[in-house]
Amino acid sequence: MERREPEAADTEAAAPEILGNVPGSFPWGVWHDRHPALVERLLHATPYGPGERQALRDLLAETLDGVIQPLPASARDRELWHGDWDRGHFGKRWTDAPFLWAESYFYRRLREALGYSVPGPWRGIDPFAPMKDAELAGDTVDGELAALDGGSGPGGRSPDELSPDERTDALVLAALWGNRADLGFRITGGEPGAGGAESLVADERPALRELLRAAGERRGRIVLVADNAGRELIPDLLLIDHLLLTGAAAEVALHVKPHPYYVSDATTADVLAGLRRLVAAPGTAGETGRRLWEAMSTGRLAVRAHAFSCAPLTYAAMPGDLRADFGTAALTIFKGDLNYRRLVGDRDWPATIPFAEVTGYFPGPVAALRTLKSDVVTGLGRRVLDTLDAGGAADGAWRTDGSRALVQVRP
Ligand SMILES: O=P(O)(O)OC[C@@]1(O)O[C@H](CO)[C@@H](O)[C@@H]1O
Repeated sequence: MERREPEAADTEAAAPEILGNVPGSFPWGVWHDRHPALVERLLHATPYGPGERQALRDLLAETLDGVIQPLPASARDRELWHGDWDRGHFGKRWTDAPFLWAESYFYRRLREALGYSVPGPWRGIDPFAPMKDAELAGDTVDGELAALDGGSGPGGRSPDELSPDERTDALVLAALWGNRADLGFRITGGEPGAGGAESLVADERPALRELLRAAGERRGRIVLVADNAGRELIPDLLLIDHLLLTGAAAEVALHVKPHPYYVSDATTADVLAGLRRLVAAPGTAGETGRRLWEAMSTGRLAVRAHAFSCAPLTYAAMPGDLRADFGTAALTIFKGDLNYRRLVGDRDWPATIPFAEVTGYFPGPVAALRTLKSDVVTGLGRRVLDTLDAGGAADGAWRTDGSRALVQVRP
């Protein structure tokens, strides 16, 4: 299934990388609206000292009016950023660098500014924890967990009354729409909530079920590359439990971020918080939590926090150990928008380019569950695309407003 990567220059000509320097574009709004709002939110949420506050404001000003500065010589990951991950963008204006690279570096520098990654009192303090914690503790999660004990499935049936396939479908959709509950997205107006199957611009659930069946037959390992903590991670955990319980997966590896990232991205600490939330809940949620706890303890569910999970690059540039991990899995499921950008390449692809073509480099069967929250999209049918572009959304808002989602698979 592996194929030779096209020459970089060919790809660049056919589908240039998305930059942040077009006024009015989605990335422009991230730099000019989302990040200023995020900075204020962070400084309001935690009583950082004057040094951290100033450093964060200086970073924001640098992104708007300055050029990309290097990491300090003492940074532990300097070798990565100024080595393998360096693509020649230091010294450029932030918006002139590829959006993916620059946005990822912004979150690296944000951790630096707030002392997360430097010796001192703020080391290891997740700047996004107040928002993540509030979401996880909220009533909405209580409601979602209680729904597991009745009336939430198709036709109002309780999950217990569903056939295994219907249950898989319901859990896949819950994990998919959980991706809308993304705190970074909500900072400038995105609305959380579940959409229906009619909001799917690509729906390859039958092929996904086939892959899950095949994985079960070979008692395979499934990798789930997580996106957000809290309201997204809870349905991800429920899906993982279902995969283990039904035998679709003999083992699951859950890839999370080694550091706080893109506001609500899940770290190991967030997995534990989600798991504790489940374990403490009554009924089915509590039972699920206890099964997952046991699965983690015995290694059937393994959490992995690879440095590359926070790299500013696409998965085409993944290191050998990660390639081996994905290459030996029966299936890898990528959750969310950022992971999608990194899987297919953050490029101005024609929306109809086949998903199988842009993921041809990936070393094993792969699926994407993503709500659309940035410009890039691939694998759409011509008719679907025409309808979306004609349906009063010719400005392309459907690509970024979180109202649409996709399930795509490459066996
Ligand atoms: O990966 P996620 O959580 O689904 O979304 C991340 C996100 O909110 O941040 C980026 C823009 O800042 C986009 O990739 C997307 O809109």
